[in-house]
Amino acid sequence: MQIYQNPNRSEWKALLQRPVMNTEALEGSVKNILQEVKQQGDAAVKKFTQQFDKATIDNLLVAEDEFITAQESLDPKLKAAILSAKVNIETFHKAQLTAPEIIETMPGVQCWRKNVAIEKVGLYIPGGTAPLFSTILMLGIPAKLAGCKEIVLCSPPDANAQLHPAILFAAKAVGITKVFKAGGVQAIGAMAYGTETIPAVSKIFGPGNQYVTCAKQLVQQDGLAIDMPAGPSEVAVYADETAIAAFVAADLLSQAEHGADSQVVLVSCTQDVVNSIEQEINKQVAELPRKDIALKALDNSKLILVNNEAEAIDLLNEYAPEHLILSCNHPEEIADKIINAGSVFLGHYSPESVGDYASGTNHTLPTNGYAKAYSGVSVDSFVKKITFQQLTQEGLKKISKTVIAMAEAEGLQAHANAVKVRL
Ligand SMILES: NC(=O)c1ccc[n+]([C@@H]2O[C@H](COP(=O)([O-])OP(=O)(O)OC[C@H]3O[C@@H](n4cnc5c(N)ncnc54)[C@H](O)[C@@H]3O)[C@@H](O)[C@H]2O)c1
Ligand SMILES: N[C@H](CO)Cc1c[nH]c[nH+]1
Ligand SMILES: [Zn+2]
Repeated sequence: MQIYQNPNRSEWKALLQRPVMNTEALEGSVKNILQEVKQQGDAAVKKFTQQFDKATIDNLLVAEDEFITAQESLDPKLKAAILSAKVNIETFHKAQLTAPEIIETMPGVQCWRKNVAIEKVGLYIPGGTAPLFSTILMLGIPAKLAGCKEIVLCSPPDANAQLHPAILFAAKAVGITKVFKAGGVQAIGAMAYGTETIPAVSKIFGPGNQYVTCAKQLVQQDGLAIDMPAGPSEVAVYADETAIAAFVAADLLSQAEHGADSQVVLVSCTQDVVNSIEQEINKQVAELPRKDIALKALDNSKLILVNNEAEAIDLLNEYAPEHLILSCNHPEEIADKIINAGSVFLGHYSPESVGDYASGTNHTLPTNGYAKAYSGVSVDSFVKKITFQQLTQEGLKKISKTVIAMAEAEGLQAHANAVKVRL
């Protein structure tokens, strides 16, 4: 990891770039796959599954007996952990459900807004280098709470054409029954355009690698809705002299182990803090089973020394990290000044990995600086908010002058007439 000493503000933008692939090359290859899936349906999905996942798939849809085998084979301790995480995630997301409130803007003019579930949604569950069954809880629970009717799930199979039993167990636990063995761009294309087996949906959700994220952004241009660009994981940590080096190093490595193109960033005002965390990273990374991946991610990562806390906050807001950990003695004060981040973890005892699995918040979050404008997944992501209004005859009389004046000034006489004719 490279150390940057008090970089100039003018250098921040370049310094905070993510290690992204060449856009033209990436889009070119993703477009070709999407096009083939659009034209050839299941055959193309199976062909690319063979090419990228080395799996020969007869039936893309997971059969009922596969769910039963998964349920029977999964370690009871893991089943209990999944169910316990599910309770917290449900509790947190349930609180997001709001009842419609009728607002009388003037006497006789009532307006209200109602959440209506998106009928058909598609969930992408990453599985290239690790089967992220936790993502099923993060997407399936809010989808169910919102009331989505058709929930389709796609995840890449292993070379034996199987999905990890925990994926099937978690899918059943949240009530998703249509699970398909398809990953990557071909899965996004299938859910966007529909194939003989995989139904087309109205909105696609879920994180993934750069191919998956690019595919979501491209199908969006074709009219599909997507949750957000949720690409390679990242974390930024702000550490002061109260930070515990071993804790911070473990947090940074927890996101570095996701993928070679992940990025982690440490920001501090103190050289000694940076030095001791760097030493800890070197010690801990050597012990990780995914050491090779983490080391590659560390090559893209930065240790940044800044002049003072205010500058640290500005830099973190410019970075707009997916996750931000405040390892300092007054995290609440700093958290108040954070305007760009996907999810924030306060203090020395809030590791990011609890949010990944079980605290209750959602782990599907914007990456690559998109936290400047996007939120993570929530129940809101799965609904449309439809507005309604009802006026009495008196109410229409009261509002008529305003509407007629405005309509006529815009030169739209028929708009004015629609009010006048009722008076
Ligand atoms: N932002 C978030 O909320 C969030 C949450 C969880 C995970 N993630 C990220 O999700 C990603 C998961 O990545 P992954 O690779 O393990 O799984 P993945 O499921 O996203 O991608 C695997 C698929 O990528 C496709 N692929 C691989 N190489 C390709 C190529 N050369 N051309 C076209 N397609 C290709 C294959 O079809 C494969 O099935 C990680 O980057 C992780 O950090 C992000
Ligand atoms: N950290 C990921 C989001 O960037 C989510 C995840 C799933 N499993 C472990 N971690
Ligand atoms: Zn994670």
